[in-house]
Amino acid sequence: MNGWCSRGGSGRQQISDGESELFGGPLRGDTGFATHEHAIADTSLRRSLRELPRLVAGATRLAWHAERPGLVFVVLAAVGQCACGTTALLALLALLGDVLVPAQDLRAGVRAAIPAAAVLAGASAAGAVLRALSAAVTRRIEAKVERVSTERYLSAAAAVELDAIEDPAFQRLLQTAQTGATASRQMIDPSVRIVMSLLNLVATGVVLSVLQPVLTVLLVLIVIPRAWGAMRVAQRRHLSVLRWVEHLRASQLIGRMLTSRTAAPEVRVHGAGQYLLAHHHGLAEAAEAEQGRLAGAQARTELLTAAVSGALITATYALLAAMIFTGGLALATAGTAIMAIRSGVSGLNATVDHANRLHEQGLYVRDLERFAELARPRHIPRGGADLPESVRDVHFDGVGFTYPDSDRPALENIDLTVRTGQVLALVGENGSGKSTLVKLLAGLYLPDVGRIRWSDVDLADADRWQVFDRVGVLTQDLERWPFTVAANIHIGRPQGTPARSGIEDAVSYADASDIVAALRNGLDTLLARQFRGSSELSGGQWQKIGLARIHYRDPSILVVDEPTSALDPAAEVSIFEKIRGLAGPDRAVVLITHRMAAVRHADVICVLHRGRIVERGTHDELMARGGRYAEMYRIQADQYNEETVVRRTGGPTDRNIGGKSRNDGRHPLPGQP
Ligand SMILES: Nc1ncnc2c1ncn2[C@@H]1O[C@H](COP(=O)(O)OP(=O)(O)OP(=O)(O)O)[C@@H](O)[C@H]1O
Repeated sequence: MNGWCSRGGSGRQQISDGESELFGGPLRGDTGFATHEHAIADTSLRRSLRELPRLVAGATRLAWHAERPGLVFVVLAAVGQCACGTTALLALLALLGDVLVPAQDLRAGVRAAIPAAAVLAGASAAGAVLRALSAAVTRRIEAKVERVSTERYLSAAAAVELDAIEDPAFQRLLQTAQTGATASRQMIDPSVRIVMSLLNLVATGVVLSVLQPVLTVLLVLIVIPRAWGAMRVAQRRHLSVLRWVEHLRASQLIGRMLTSRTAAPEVRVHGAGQYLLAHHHGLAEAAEAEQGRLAGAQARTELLTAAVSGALITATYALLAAMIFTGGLALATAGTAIMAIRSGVSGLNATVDHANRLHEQGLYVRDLERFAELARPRHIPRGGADLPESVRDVHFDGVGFTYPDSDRPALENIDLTVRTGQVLALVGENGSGKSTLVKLLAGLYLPDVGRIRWSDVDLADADRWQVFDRVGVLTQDLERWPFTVAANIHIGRPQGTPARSGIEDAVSYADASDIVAALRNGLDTLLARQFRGSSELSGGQWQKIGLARIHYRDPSILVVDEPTSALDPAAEVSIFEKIRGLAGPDRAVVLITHRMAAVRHADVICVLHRGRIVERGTHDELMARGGRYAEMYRIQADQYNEETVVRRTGGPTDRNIGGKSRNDGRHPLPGQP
């Protein structure tokens, strides 16, 4: 169970038996953290320092966009704190100078030091107040930055073309950029602190160089090993996470399967629980070992850097003592220098930590920026030609379409008219192009070849948002919004306030009144399992809610794609009747279904095969032709034919020849009265 083997020549990555057995090797994530492997691995002290101004400038831009007055206040507060720190240091120098005068009466010295002490106390208090105010304003800026970034991300995601959402590369970027919104918030605090620490450092350096220039050099020397140590630890942590992130993902995936609702029956009945737990245990043990290794390495680095820094601090204090004894430095100056060195060291250490944080968050923010940049040209354009008030027909003229990642057209040479008042049925084998055709009809894709006209307006020139406005879609995998029943129906036409009577009418139209009445809060019942007090509907009940939603939407073109897959036979017959009834003077219905009985009454039936319309006509016309449609119809009808069952189970029959039924009318076909 716990065997390990190396992958790659240098033994860089180890995989457990669990990973080999369950995933065929380590899981390879290509989103988020994993994509930053090289950037993070390159976290060197020099590079981080070079990157710092760009990152701080980025955070400043975000803050400027979200909360200008707040940003101005924080900058002024940072300058104020720096002034307070410098004033306090100079006041300390004056105070020590007053108190530590050789051969002076101590009481006289203390009295003389009172003004300096007052300035020291005042400057320290003012610095503390500014620090607290700045922290409060920073929190406010952070919240706004996160909101602005999240909205920017979500609005860009909601406005791109469907083909962008379906594009795997764009989808990965979409997921990665999601982290950027939170990361942009987390860039603000370290940036503010870095600016403050640097200002303080400069002021401290200036004071020290005035007191004794060599002390400034020593301050820098003390800090360098610590800064290097902090960077080294952070870099190791990053690399370890990178190396183990897939491994971690594997154990999380197993954990999710153990608690998943859909996997629960098999986990129990097949005894898969113990098997998965054993693999999870192996992965967890490996992760523990890695954490132990990391902690050891971190302790060693910290010990080494503390020893070097400690030695340098000791040397500095020894130098100060020597200078005091040789009369090269006054006692008061030495005391002030010690304070300045202490605050300088802690300031620089903090700067290194903040720079690390900033560097990491900056990578995710860069993803968000890249996403916004790539999403812009893929936005569905706003504006364009207006559609006529009333559209009677939509024409496909020689339309062809190929998916971006495919080399075979999904649709070729489609000539078709969708008319209001009619039910148009699309039938054909899996992958024949039915769903693609209705996506083009709905304006979700534009044709590569030919054109689609809404009355006389070419879809390519039309305001696509007006096209969306005229279309309604009812599919088998309709969206189950995790909202109330009423919201699930209102979302069909979300413009304006929810009309209760309209929602009730829609529920009654869809024969869903009994379903809603049985729920604990009727229309206000929450349908989101993850929240307390919610209820759950069956697949068929959801389909009825979907029908209510589409009735409430009241579209000009209604696309219905396998709407009854989860319904019982009685409900299916009833819903198909309702769908047929939806076609009216101002509405066309386009029906996609593999249930041939439901297709019989369509006004026009188009048979698709490999992206082309190969037959069209009414049911009777197509049956008379004896082509592809007639064959599909008969194959399905045979399933209801008793004699066929007998023949398949070995019983004698002369009713079926060559797999086709000669139905003599005694056995009604599906959908026949
Ligand atoms: N998003 C996509 N990207 C690339 N190819 C796609 C995409 N969606 C569908 N296709 C391909 O386009 C062709 C037509 O698919 P489409 O979904 O329109 O068929 P369909 O007739 O609706 O099938 P089904 O009856 O199974 O729903 C198929 O070859 C399919 O693999």
